Amino acid sequence: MSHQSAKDFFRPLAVGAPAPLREIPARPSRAIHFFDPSNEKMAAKIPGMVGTVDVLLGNLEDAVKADNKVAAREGLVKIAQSTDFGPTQLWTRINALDSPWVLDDLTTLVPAIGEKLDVIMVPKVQGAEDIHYVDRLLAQLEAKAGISRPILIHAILETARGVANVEEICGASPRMQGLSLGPADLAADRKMKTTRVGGGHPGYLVREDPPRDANGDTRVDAQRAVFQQDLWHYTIAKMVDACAMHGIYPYYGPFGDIADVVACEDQFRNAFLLGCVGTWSLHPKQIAIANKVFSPSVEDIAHARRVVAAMGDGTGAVMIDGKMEDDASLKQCLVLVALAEQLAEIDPELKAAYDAIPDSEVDA
Ligand SMILES: CC(=O)SCCNC(=O)CCNC(=O)[C@H](O)C(C)(C)COP(=O)(O)OP(=O)(O)OC[C@H]1O[C@@H](n2cnc3c(N)ncnc32)[C@H](O)[C@@H]1OP(=O)(O)O
Ligand SMILES: CC(=O)C(=O)O
Ligand SMILES: [Mg+2]
Repeated sequence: MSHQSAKDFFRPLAVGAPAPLREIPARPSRAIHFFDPSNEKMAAKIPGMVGTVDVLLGNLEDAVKADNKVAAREGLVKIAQSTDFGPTQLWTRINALDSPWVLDDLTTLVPAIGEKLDVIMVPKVQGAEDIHYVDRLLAQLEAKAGISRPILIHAILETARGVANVEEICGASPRMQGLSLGPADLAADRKMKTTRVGGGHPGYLVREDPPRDANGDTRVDAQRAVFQQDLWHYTIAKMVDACAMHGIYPYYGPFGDIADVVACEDQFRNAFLLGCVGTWSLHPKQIAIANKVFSPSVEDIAHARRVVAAMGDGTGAVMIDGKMEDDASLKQCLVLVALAEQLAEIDPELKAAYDAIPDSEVDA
C-alpha cells in the first residue's frame, strides 16, 4: 500500500519529488478537448485553439490507431514543447495500465513535458491499486526530471469494478484531480445492451399509464406519452458524491453523436445540474456547447445574487418571488456565484454578461 496512515498521505512518494497539493485547485475546465497528436491536420489546429477552450488533451489511448501510438506520443511532446498554453490547461490521456505503451508514455512525457502537463488521465481504472502505481511512478519520474509541481491524476470511470470502488479511487492519492464517466467502455464492461458513446436511448423509457374506457377496462393500445430516461444517471450521481466527498472534480465524458448538438447539450446540462464541472469535447463544435452549459446563466446569477443580498448574515428565512430562501438555498446560490466569479476571471464575454446584471435585479 502506498498510503498506510493519515500522516503519510501528503508525503512525497520519492525523495526529491514535489510536495503533494493539500487542495486541488478549482481551475475552469468546462470542456476537455480531445485531439489525436498523430493526426497532423488535427494537431496543426491545436496552437490556434489555445485560449478558446479550458483544457486541451492530447489523447494517446483509444481512438489512436495501434500503428500511430509512438507518433501520437512524439507528436504530443512536439506540440507541448513548441506551444505557449497561456491560461489553457494541457492534459493527456495515457494508454491503459495493462497495455504495451503506457510505460513509455509516462517515461517519455514526464521528463520531456512534465513541467507543462497539468493532469494525466488514466483510463480503465479498477481500484486504488491502479492510482497507487501511477502515483509512485510519477513521483519517481518527477524527482528524476526535477519537476517543480506535482502532475495531477484524473481517472476514467469505465469499468464495473471501478464504479464499485469509486470512493477508494477518489481518495487514493493527493494527486487525484477528478473523474470522468466513460460510458462506452463502461457499457461494454457491464454488458449493457447499447452501442452508443454516451447519451440516452429510446428503449430506456417510462410510459404513461393506460387510459380506461367507459367500462373501466384499460386500453393498453392507446397512444400514451413516453419519457426517455437517462441511462447514466446512477453512475454520474455516484461519481459526483464520491468526488465531492474527496474534494475533487466530476466530469461527464464523451458524447459520440457529434451531429446531434441538441441532445449533446441536454446530456451536458443534466451532468451540470447534477454537479459535474465540465465534460469532454471530441469535435470543435462541442466546445461552444460545453462552455455554454457549464457556465451559470445570467438569470441564475441574477437570482443567486438577489438571494445573497436578501439573506444578509445568512441566518433566518426570507421570501423572494413567493419562494422561501434560507441558509441551505443561500449555500446553493453561493456555489453558482463562486463559479461565475471563477469563470469571469478567464472569460471576458461572461464577465461582461455577469457585470451587466442590474443592481435592481440583485437588490429587489
Ligand atoms: C470513447 C472514447 O474514448 S472518446 C475519446 C476518444 N475519441 C476521440 O478523441 C475522438 C476525437 N475526434 C476525432 O477524432 C474527430 O473529431 C472525428 C473522427 C470524430 C471526426 O473527424 P472528422 O471526420 O475530420 O470531422 P469533421 O470533418 O467534421 O472535421 C471538421 C474539421 O475539424 C477538425 N477536427 C475534427 N476533430 C477535431 C478535434 N478533436 N480537434 C481539432 N480539430 C478537429 C478536422 O480536422 C476538420 O478540419 P478541416 O475543416 O480543416 O478539414
Ligand atoms: C470515455 C471513454 O473512454 C469511454 O467511454 O470508454
Ligand atoms: Mg474508454
